[in-house]
Amino acid sequence: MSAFQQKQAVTQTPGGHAAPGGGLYARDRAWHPAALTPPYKTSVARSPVRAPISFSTTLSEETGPVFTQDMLGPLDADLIHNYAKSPEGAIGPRIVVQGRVLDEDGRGVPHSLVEVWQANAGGRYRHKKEGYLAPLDPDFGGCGRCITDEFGNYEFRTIQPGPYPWPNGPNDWRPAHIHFSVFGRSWGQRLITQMYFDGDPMIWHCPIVGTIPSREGIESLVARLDMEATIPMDARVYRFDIVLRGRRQTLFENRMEGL
Ligand SMILES: O=C(O)c1ccc(O)c(O)c1
Repeated sequence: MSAFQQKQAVTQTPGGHAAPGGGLYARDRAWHPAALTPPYKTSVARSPVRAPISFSTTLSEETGPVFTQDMLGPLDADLIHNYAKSPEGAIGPRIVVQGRVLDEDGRGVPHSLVEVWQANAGGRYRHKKEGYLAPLDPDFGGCGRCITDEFGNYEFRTIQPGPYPWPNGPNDWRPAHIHFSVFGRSWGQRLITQMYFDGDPMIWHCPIVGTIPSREGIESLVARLDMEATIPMDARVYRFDIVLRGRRQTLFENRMEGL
């Protein structure tokens, strides 16, 4: 068996059952992207060479840090202003992203830390390894965070990021997206994912999106424009609900963390 075939064999183990004894639900590997997806080039080196080991959860996976609103700075959930020197803030289409963090049974998860990071309106990240020629915005850092309220609601304000090219195939582009890390109630519930924008044609050309096995799975990562919540003359609102584990779990990003 070649090293490639070996990887394919070990990363396609089935899952999806409730943990024995009522712990966390295992991820359904037919719903989530596989770890090894060669059209997404970096997944080849990242995917494991040995089969994952399954074990029952213990207190250290079923509990986690407790977050409270007073841990946040006043501008943490405002990416338009949290890095800006100018009073107007970052350049780009102003948006609010709001939604709920839900557990495996559809209940809101309170006090969950939601961290986000994204490119600027031109599609450029503030990162030392960033190579795209689009300019940095001196007023945009690209990171923010908030904590869900008692019903599991979260909200942050930002600018809509731009799409950008990346060195995968000869002409691959990422659709506009925002990265999310959601802690949930415990370490074992933590979810890393990406949110896309309703109506973006680039979604259907992206090799990372292409690793998602079903159209339904892809659509679960697309935020819906909510014109009723939109703030006139200010910002459009996008809604994105996130489910931590269970049957309708939001897709885990195709990375090692996704196993
Ligand atoms: O894993 C990567 O190679 C990769 C590249 C570009 C992205 O936008 C990203 O989210 C991941």
